[in-house]
Amino acid sequence: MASVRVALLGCGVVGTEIARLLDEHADDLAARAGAPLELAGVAVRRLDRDRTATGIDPSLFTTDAAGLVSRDDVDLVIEVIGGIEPARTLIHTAMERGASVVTANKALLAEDGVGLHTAADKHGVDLYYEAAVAGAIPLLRPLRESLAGDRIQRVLGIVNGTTNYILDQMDSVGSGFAEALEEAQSLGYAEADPTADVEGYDAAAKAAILAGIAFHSPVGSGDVHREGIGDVTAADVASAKAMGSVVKLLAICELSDDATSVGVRVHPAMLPRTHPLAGVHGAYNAVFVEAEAAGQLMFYGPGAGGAPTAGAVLGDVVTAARNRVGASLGPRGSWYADRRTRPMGETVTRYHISLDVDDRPGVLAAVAAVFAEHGVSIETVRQRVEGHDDAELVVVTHSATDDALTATVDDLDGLDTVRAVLSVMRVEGE
Ligand SMILES: NC(=O)c1ccc[n+]([C@@H]2O[C@H](COP(=O)([O-])OP(=O)(O)OC[C@H]3O[C@@H](n4cnc5c(N)ncnc54)[C@H](O)[C@@H]3O)[C@@H](O)[C@H]2O)c1
Ligand SMILES: N[C@@H](CCO)C(=O)O
Ligand code: NA
Repeated sequence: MASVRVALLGCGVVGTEIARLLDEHADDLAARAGAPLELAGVAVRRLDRDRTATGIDPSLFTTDAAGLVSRDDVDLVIEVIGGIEPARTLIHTAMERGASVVTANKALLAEDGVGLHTAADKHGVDLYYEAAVAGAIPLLRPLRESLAGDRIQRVLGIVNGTTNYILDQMDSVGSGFAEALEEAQSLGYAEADPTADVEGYDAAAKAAILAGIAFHSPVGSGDVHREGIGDVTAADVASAKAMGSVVKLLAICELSDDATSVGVRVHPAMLPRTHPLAGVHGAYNAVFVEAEAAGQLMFYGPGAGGAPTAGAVLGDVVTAARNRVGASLGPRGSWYADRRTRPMGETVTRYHISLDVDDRPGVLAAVAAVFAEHGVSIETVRQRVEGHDDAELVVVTHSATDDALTATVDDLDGLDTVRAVLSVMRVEGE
């Protein structure tokens, strides 16, 4: 059987591991794909770096990525450069030339998943991106294929390793934010620009991809309500601990009860320590899926890092190569349901609110009145006396719309007896 010729775009954390595994497992990969996978070229940004350690034949390196994807002898392109451009143009060129594409690029898929799938359909090639969401965890294929007969109702996940690592270090060893971020970077989990991780952009891109697949509707990064972990304080983590919870950055994709709209959001939230996602430590990822027939499913594993991510990329490479050998194609993009994404204000959620208040008669009644005014029901109130006339009030609410909760917090902030709103965080997982 003629070999499947592979072009690798990008030779960074993930690309280096892909090249290594392609070489190390060549015989097994050939047997599984039905043809040898042969590296046709590796696009890099600079040729003057010493890459002997990669073991890649030096004659394969080129700085001309556009030229590489335009070559007639390339059957399959692996894109691990990241970012929108030039990745998007390179992928389109590859498809126009008839090459199948495997990418780990969530930013691009979340920006233009529909456009990329449309191009793949038009040119009769495959487009796979399992590594783009939750790294090594098999997730997109199960959602797209194994659950194709079910109705997914909710996806709740920890999909960013860097922020989970940081929050876990803050919770377990009391690390400072900067120190934990540096560790995550040195371990190869963080994006080139860690703001993408810390501010939730990376998780939002993954949430958009997940929601699109789960609900068969076009969802882009711009449809995702996004809050990062930049404002999570040691006091928030301690407050969560005091009520038997832990702070996690969650990606939540929900179908409305009438199945006409989807809500997609990424924000820090308090989760009870008894929840399975609370036990996800370090840079690990986990995704909870609730489906009508299947019930609850949980996918768990390494969500970042060179080798795990490369493993997921190669799974797609073998599948795409096998399809080529068998002259078939994998599943296409599916957006037929075309559901609207609803604004965050309509989301029904719960809040944990911590207030610094005067400790004198009538304060609790005034605070409770603000909740009542907005129709927000209180589940628990805890009070800790701080000084002779100073107390911390911690209120956990029942479910209410995010709009009502936001308005409640605004009004609490305006009360004379409230000295400061110390922390506001959503509560999930009960
Ligand atoms: N690192 C992870 O854990 C991980 C996990 C899942 C997905 N991803 C995704 O994989 C992709 C790659 O991530 P990474 O961690 O390997 O990043 P990286 O920064 O280590 O590697 C990217 C490489 O691409 C090169 N590059 C940039 N522009 C180029 C161009 N025009 N031509 C040729 N090379 C070019 C850079 O020099 C760099 O070496 C990204 O889309 C990322 O989001 C990474
Ligand atoms: N920066 C990402 C890599 C995986 O997409 C993370 O920390 O999870
Ligand atoms: Na994955």
